Amino acid sequence: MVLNPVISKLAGKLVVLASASPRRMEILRNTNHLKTPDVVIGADTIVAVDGTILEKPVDKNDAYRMLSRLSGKEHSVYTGVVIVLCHENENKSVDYRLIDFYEETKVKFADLSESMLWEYIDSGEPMDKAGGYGIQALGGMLVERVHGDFLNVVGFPLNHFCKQLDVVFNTSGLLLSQEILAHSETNVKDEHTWPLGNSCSTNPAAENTAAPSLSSREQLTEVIGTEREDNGPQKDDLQRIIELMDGFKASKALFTASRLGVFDLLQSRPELDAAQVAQEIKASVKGTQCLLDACVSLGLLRTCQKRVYMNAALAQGFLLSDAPHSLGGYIQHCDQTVWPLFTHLECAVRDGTHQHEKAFGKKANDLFQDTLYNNQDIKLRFMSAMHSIAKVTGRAVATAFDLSRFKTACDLGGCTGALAHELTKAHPEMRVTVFDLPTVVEMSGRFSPQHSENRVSFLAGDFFEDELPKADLYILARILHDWPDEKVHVLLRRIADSCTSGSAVLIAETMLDGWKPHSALQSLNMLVQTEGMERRERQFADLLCQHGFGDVQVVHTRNFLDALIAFKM
Ligand SMILES: O=c1[nH]cc([C@@H]2O[C@H](COP(=O)(O)OP(=O)(O)OP(=O)(O)O)[C@@H](O)[C@H]2O)c(=O)[nH]1
Repeated sequence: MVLNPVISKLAGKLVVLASASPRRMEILRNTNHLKTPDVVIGADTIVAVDGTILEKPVDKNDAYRMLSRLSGKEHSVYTGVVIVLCHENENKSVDYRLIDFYEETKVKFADLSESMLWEYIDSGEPMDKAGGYGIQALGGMLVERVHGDFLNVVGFPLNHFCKQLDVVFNTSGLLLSQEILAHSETNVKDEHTWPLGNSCSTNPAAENTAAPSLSSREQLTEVIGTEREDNGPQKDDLQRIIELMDGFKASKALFTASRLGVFDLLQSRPELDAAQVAQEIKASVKGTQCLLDACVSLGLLRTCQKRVYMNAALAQGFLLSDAPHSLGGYIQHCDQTVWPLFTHLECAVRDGTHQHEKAFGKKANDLFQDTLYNNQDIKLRFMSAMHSIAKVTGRAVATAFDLSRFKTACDLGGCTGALAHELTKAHPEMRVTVFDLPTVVEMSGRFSPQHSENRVSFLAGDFFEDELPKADLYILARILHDWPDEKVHVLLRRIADSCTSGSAVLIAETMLDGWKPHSALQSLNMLVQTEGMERRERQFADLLCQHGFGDVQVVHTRNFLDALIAFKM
């Protein structure tokens, strides 16, 4: 996400920092001269280690208990932030809108000797700090490395805060009158590495330790949630539930407007009224009016007093068929393939299997050959969906790690070559072979863009059967989630056999760590569609480790896909 100027939007407003923390005051002090009353900001910082929350120590012994627990280990620092936008309505009562988000930063402590611990505690610094240390001062001595936003550890994630303000103030003026997604996805990277000497683990307990965010996130919610008496449903809770219940209606309105060509039409001919749009898309005026108004309420279109309609920024960015980051192909796939499959979610949950036969009346023994690639139109639609996802995520994946040492890469299942193209753009020395099924390769030429300096080539083959092209780097973007562990092992074994020491595997998937709704819903998506699943970082690390890959590093690009690299030892 590109960050636009946002802090100036707070000018002339009274911003109340609902926090006693002098550090937060300091971080936000420079942001503006604030006058009129309407924004309240609250924040709370906690440290999570081994599934336990550490807040501020109550005395020196408590500080000792905390710091000795952190010694030699990596822990997470979470700051939860709530922004309340207040607005006096015409009845003189106050409407308010609540935006909440949190940021996680990982901090690794050195091994601390007893005398070091007590010297630090005696300095008095730990007492008013979450986890018992102040990274910005003497506590910095204790820290070996930090992955993520430093200011988040100090008590306020200023960058994420600005990104949220950007969504509120810059994305669309209309959004001010609507709810904003609480944990909006942004394009910053959260990086971290698995502990050195990353060992294989088949112990389910290891998975829990690898995902401390389960308990800490729940407890963080407790910490930042407001305690209240049971006075019946609260307005925000009710609103949230209704939003969730309405989710499918919103999706279908978006799919339908996209399918009927509403966004392309209003781009070439802005300011049409409902009757004019209805005529162009060959639909009823009544239905078109409802659809256009729904799109306005969702922030996809804008309107004005004359009741004519225009594309909002979101539509221009993602919904035009020729936008550089068009999600049009993916939207059509969601509408025509994913939607029918999801109507059988209950069966999928009961049986633990995909639902192709129920949704489309056809047996699907081989997921790709029997469902997606056995009909030319469906194949093109699927390729177009993969193409649009790869275009939107490609740059974030291609630049997640320093790949300068790799001169040759092979994108296994690389479909239209969109990610390969981003890789060659980001790495001028790199040549990329896209390896995919013959039926895909024969159609890949239809997809623009044409590849830079011919450093992308296509090779037809089946990665479960045929010899893999030699490469320094193997890329698996949205591939492993299609398959159960047994098949993943087959593929990783084949890749490992083609690798030499120092070669690497780069995996781009939505990882389940962190309780992001998109990832968890994507996991349901894999359930209804495939025999595969979404996985956690630790699961990938374990799978790779069994094939001789180690030194696993993960970057959360927060752009649909997370990226993981592992090196052949
Ligand atoms: O490295 C650092 N880690 C944490 C801090 C400071 O610790 C406190 C965290 O406590 P909390 O979120 O409860 O905030 P309070 O100070 O109690 O203010 P509230 O009134 O908002 O509860 C916070 O001050 C961090 O800045 C640090 O300084 N360095």
